[in-house]
Amino acid sequence: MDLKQQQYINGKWVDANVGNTRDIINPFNQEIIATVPEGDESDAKAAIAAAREAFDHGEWSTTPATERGAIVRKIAELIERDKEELATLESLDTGKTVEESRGDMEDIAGVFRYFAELADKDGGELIDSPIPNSISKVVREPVGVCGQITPWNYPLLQASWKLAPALATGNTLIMKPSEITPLTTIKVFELIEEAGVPAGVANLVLGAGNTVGAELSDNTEVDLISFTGGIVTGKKIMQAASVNVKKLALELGGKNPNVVFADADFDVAVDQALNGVFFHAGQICSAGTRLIVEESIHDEFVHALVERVKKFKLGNGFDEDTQMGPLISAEHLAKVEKYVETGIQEGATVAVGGSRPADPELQNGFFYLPTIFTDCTTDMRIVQDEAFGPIITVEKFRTEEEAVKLANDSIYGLAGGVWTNDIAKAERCVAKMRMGTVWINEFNLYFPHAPWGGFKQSGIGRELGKLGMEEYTETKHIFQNLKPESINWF
Ligand SMILES: NC(=O)c1ccc[n+]([C@@H]2O[C@H](COP(=O)([O-])OP(=O)(O)OC[C@H]3O[C@@H](n4cnc5c(N)ncnc54)[C@H](O)[C@@H]3O)[C@@H](O)[C@H]2O)c1
Ligand SMILES: C[N+](C)(C)CC=O
Repeated sequence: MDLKQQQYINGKWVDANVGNTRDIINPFNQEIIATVPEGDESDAKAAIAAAREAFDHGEWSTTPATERGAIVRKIAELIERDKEELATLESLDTGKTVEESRGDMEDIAGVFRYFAELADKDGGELIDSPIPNSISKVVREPVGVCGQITPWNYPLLQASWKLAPALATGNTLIMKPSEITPLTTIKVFELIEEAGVPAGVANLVLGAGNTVGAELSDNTEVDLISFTGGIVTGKKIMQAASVNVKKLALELGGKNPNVVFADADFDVAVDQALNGVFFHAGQICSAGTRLIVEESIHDEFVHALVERVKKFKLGNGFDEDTQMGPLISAEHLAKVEKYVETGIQEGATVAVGGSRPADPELQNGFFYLPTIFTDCTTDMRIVQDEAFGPIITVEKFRTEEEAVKLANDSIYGLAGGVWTNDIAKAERCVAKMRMGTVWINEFNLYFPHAPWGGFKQSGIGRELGKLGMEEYTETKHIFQNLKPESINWF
């Protein structure tokens, strides 16, 4: 494999301080695809020191924004140049189809381009000062040293949402990818170096959450922590970050409702209900796993879903006809299985799936059949908990009010969708849905221009869009008195 397979700290490719390594496994067949350093707190501390030095005494934060933008744009170009290699690495590492990975790489290049274009567009703001003979202006400055922690499901996509705005705004950073899917992030650090980002500005530390991640979260030399991952980890990071009142951005899980009214375009709604969940075997934060269907079409809708699901082709992400790959790991497969068991115990009915596949060719991979539960009610754990697997729970509703009530009955508030041809009804529903993203006659669409993030326990702050850029800035008010005079109070 033509990949450094090292950490990148202070402009140098290095092994782990204490020499530990970790094998990276292909979830399709459990083959070892790479062996990378397993850093620990000492590696994280070295990277934090490098980032601190680069921010406090380096030139990156004061480099003209146009120049920083040009370097970020160069990274986008290099990603496009190496798109096929990156897509291959992502599919080997995650098991997702290479077609999905190619799409991810296009999105990722688009993210770097978007933030490159934004880099020099904020010239500050002049305030109409109420004080005579004064100038009042507001400027945005980089926050400082940023710790960035990412999950395994969209390894490079989630990293790009953090790396691009942090670099464009003049911060320095330490990235810690998920320990089980680091390969594309390592590759992008090769491209970051090639693009000319100065030493110490962008650092990569590989290793576990409870060592490297924890150090980034509670080290007082880190000014901001941006985390994407599970709710339990997010709460730990939030606590740790309080040590020096770090700025905090949390992109956490979701249990996302997808509401289908009887007047929706039936075939499109069926098709998109499947897409909304089963891409990447349901390992998507915004997967529409809570399907909420109007009672009058419920049986017909479920029947149509089940017939389509039976024909899904599971397999190697590199085979052209594969539609769904494996889950990420043996541990995750066990978690999904347990979740299905719980659903059965709670009284839900398995309409299709509900087990590992019998296909002998899939036995070395972490596969689980696409599964649909009916007879679901909101009090069930399978309706409330994020399974992060290929599972849909179906609930019924009779009225618009009931649909909205069900949709909002969750601790999460990441995303949700409504399918109807009555646009006034759709607008009424989405106005009441408590989620960071709501789709009307669409599901799971995102692009760099629009902010992404959660209401309720799905997170704090936003990525992407102008807000995603602002997360990496501090706002400063500069007031200048043009005619200073003594006050003579004392
Ligand atoms: N909201 C979003 O945009 C979004 C996007 C992708 C994934 N997710 C969520 O991510 C979750 C799946 O990812 P995961 O299983 O990798 O999540 P996870 O929380 O287990 O791990 C995420 C990252 O946190 C690190 N980590 C673990 N313990 C830590 C600690 N104590 N301190 C600091 N870092 C620690 C891990 O090493 C990993 O890099 C799902 O809940 C999914 O919904 C959310
Ligand atoms: C944010 N998204 C949809 C790209 C990946 C969520 O897991």
